[in-house]
Amino acid sequence: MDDPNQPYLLHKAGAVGARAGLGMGAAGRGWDGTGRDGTGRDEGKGREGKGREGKGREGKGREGKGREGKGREGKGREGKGREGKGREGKGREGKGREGKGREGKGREGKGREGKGREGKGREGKGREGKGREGKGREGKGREGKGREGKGREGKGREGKGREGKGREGKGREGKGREGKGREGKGREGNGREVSGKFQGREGKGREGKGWDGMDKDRRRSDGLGTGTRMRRVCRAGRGRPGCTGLAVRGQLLALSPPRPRSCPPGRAAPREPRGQRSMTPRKKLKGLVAATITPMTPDGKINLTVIRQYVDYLVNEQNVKNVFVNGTTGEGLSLSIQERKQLAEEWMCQGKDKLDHVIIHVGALNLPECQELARHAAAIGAGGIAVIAPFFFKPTNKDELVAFLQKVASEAPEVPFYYYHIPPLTGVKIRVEELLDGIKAQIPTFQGVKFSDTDLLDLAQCINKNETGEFEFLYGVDEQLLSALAVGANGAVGSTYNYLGRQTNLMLQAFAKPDFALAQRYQFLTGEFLNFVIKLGFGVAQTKAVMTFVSGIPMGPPRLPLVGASSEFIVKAKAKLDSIVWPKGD
Ligand SMILES: CC(=O)N[C@H](C=O)[C@@H](O)[C@H](O)[C@H](O)CO
Ligand SMILES: CC(=O)C(=O)O
Repeated sequence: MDDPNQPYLLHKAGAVGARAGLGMGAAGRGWDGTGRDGTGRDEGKGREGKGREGKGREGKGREGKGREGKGREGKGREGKGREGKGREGKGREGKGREGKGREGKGREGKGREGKGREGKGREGKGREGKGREGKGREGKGREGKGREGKGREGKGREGKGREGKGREGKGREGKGREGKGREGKGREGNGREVSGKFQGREGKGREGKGWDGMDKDRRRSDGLGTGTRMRRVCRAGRGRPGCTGLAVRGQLLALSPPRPRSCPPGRAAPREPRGQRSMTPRKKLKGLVAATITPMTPDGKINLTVIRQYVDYLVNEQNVKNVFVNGTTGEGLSLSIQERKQLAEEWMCQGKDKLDHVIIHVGALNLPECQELARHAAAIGAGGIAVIAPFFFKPTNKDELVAFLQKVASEAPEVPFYYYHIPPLTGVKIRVEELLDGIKAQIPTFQGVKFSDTDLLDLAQCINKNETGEFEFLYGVDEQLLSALAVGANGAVGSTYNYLGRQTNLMLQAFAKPDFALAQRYQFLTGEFLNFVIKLGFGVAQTKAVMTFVSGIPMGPPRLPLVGASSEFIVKAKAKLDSIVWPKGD
């Protein structure tokens, strides 16, 4: 085999508030909040509270929460969650009155990685605090918190961390006793006066409220009645547009970029109840998956504000309903962990009810970051995760690679796992056909491969081995997708489906019919465009430019070391695309 530490030549260029709160209102509320007398969005509600699907003071529900507590999958004062429960206990993702954690814990209990009253978590802790995924008596958060502790990105007195929450409040990105975070919620929940179909969803607390808490008008329009208009208190970071700064005792704890107000991160795509989850996505993944571009502002920050529009564009204009986030095209390896999480959350949120599958790429050069991203993807309900081979120190054989992948996959034990094979960029040329042998025994969540290599012999042998069809092979070299379909690829993940999704879908249809002549016609024409731009120098920077002129959505510049496409490239690429005459029917 080739020395995997040798650079691999690419066949083309471009390889590739204040006081811990943000204001509050007497009748404030948070995104997914719940109210004292509220009711659930869909299925239920509790006596004094509710959540999306119910729960109450003493009740519980899948994502509900109660008067004084809540969790992703249930909670209540004395209630319990899906897998947990109780006042002093709690479940995997639920939590009780005085505590909770991702994987459970109680007042004095503990969770998988966190715990207890005086305990602490894996990566943090407070007085009574908790750890990264644990929590404490009166607070907690995903990344730390505690009564007087604090987390990585925020917290309050009784507050909590980024995604956690406390006894009397909480929020995704921190909050305090009576305040709350960006998307958090209040002491007594919210939605008190709410009723009707959507209440609860954007509810908020009596004394707290969320980032997204709405102003009067909006509240009214949502049928939520009026209430005290929430103030956005933004002591820390005042002046920033959309500031969600959070400060405790004058210390700036968290700032996150502006975000469309309708889309609190991380709350968008709840997972199915445990019993209904399976190792495979709900809908089989087939067809096209757009490898998403990461929109950036002119000054080089990620631009979350256009993702809603981006989702609508893919679904409505390109007929593409699956996305692969933070991959090559998304400049995933050029983003910070924090940015990657924010993007993943935004895609989950904006894609809710619109996209079929959101796969998050969680690969990185080091295992702890991959694992952190895998846990995060699981926590936000990703439909799948994918991992590239580490490419600085490289695995030199199949066993080393599988060992690495296994350590990542096991952090998201219920999320379908894809190996992202892209030897032109990683230099890891271990054949996939070899990797498959015995992989399911080591990685029970193994679901398939995103195969971005031109070695169709390897792909064909993979498909040949996949007799039962248990795995999916998604091809990633767009210009030769038809050849991959011929050897049995199940679908495709690629950058060009952002702007040539419609035409490529027509190619898939023609192939299925079968009308091979028509399928070839489409491949030749998409290939004609790619062949043209590849000669000019084509990579992610140029993809951003093409997507911008085709969709009208500003994708912004790439991040260094990539540099933006030249205006000459843009003019020529546009002229070429405009000159293509697609077969009738398009
Ligand atoms: C190296 C790279 O970015 N590959 C992408 C996906 O893997 C492809 O979608 C290409 O962008 C596409 O095939 C155009 O060359
Ligand atoms: C093309 C692709 O799949 C990626 O951008 O990761």
